[in-house]
Amino acid sequence: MASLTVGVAGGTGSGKTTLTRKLVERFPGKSSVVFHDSYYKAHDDLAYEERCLLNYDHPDAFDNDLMVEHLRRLAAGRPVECPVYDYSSYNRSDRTRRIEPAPIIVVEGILIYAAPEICELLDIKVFVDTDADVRILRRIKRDVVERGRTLESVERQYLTTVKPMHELYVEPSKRNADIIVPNGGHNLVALDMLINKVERAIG
Ligand SMILES: Nc1ncnc2c1ncn2[C@@H]1O[C@H](COP(=O)(O)OP(=O)(O)O)[C@@H](O)[C@H]1O
Ligand SMILES: O=c1ccn([C@@H]2O[C@H](COP(=O)(O)O)[C@@H](O)[C@H]2O)c(=O)[nH]1
Repeated sequence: MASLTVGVAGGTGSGKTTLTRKLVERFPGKSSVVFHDSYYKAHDDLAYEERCLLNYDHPDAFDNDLMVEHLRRLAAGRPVECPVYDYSSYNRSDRTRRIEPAPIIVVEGILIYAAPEICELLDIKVFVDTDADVRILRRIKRDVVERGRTLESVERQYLTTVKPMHELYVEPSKRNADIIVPNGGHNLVALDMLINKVERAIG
């Protein structure tokens, strides 16, 4: 099965997951999503307190070799067992999630365009561009409510790693994108254009 691979990148809290969800909703049964976050390296060797302090916003935090292998396998029409990441313990869990091959594979993550080996597997590269103040407000809410974090830990992590790595790696990787979408999640004009493009591509 030939598949179309769509990248959705952007800073933390930019609206990548929202855009991805709205895109795949339009292609029921024809799409699968691969999250770069699922490929954070495992750190079973470290204590929880040490894992909390790691830099999760540097390109080296990810096991790109495994992700590339999985993307190639999906493109060849074979399913993969993708790792399941657990944000509350800052570690890869021992569970996996089966991802089926599909005509449309959406690949989502903050740093996918900072990795040339991932970029070359993407047919369409979308970057969701949202102001930093809006993104941090969303992240505080999300990390406290959904990822079991304290306000203090979100603030420390944002200032020590998230913000500097965004400026160093995420923002410059935007130049590798084909389409830049302001306010991704709720930008219906951009979403419609993307859906039309995908529809035409998969025929
Ligand atoms: N355009 C938007 N306007 C308002 N809220 C949004 C918008 N896009 C996303 N959100 C909200 O912001 C939060 C983070 O969005 P999400 O799509 O999970 O971002 P990301 O995957 O880039 O971290 C979610 O609660 C989502 O509902
Ligand atoms: O253990 C972890 C692993 C990652 N993070 C943060 O997640 C975001 C990326 O996810 P988004 O959904 O795009 O926000 C990244 O900025 C990491 O800092 C984490 O906090 N803990």
